[in-house]
Amino acid sequence: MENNPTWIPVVALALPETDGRWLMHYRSEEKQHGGLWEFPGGKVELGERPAIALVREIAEELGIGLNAVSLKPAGFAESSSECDSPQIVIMLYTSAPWDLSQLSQPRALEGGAVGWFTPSEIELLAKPPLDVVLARQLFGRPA
Ligand SMILES: Nc1nc2c([nH]c(=O)n2[C@@H]2O[C@H](COP(=O)(O)OP(=O)(O)OP(=O)(O)O)[C@@H](O)[C@H]2O)c(=O)[nH]1
Repeated sequence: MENNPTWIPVVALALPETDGRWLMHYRSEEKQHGGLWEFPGGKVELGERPAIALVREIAEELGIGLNAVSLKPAGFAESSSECDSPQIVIMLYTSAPWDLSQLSQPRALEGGAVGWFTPSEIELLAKPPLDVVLARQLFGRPA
């Protein structure tokens, strides 16, 4: 991104598996929002299309290959525009269900951990504020 951005575009992935669980990424303790579970992803680079950025981030973070064409918009959240730091704008995408029997599986290559959870379990995970909003958009509020 440019040197002094007023906002930062971030892309994130809601990846289901065939039995209805979804992948979440545990941020390692030393990072901002460390110790919390997020939809994996990261910042979009200057000039990069969002879906291409997500394919890149997921390859770096989880070591798996996604097809940009198969990504579908699934949610949107933004931080407050009233503070001094750049506004974070997260675009959430979903893709076709992941096959857990295939050889190459998601791993936390940049630290932390990954896990597969039902929507009810995700509701209970400690998450950064925007991931709370995204989870509610994706799943609704469990009864
Ligand atoms: N997922 C998520 N990210 C948030 C929230 N609020 C917020 O400021 N962010 C920031 O959005 C950015 C997401 O980009 P990232 O996942 O590539 O960040 P990172 O720390 O892993 O890598 P970095 O070294 O490039 O900063 C992080 O700086 C993260 O702290 C939030 O509620 N959810």
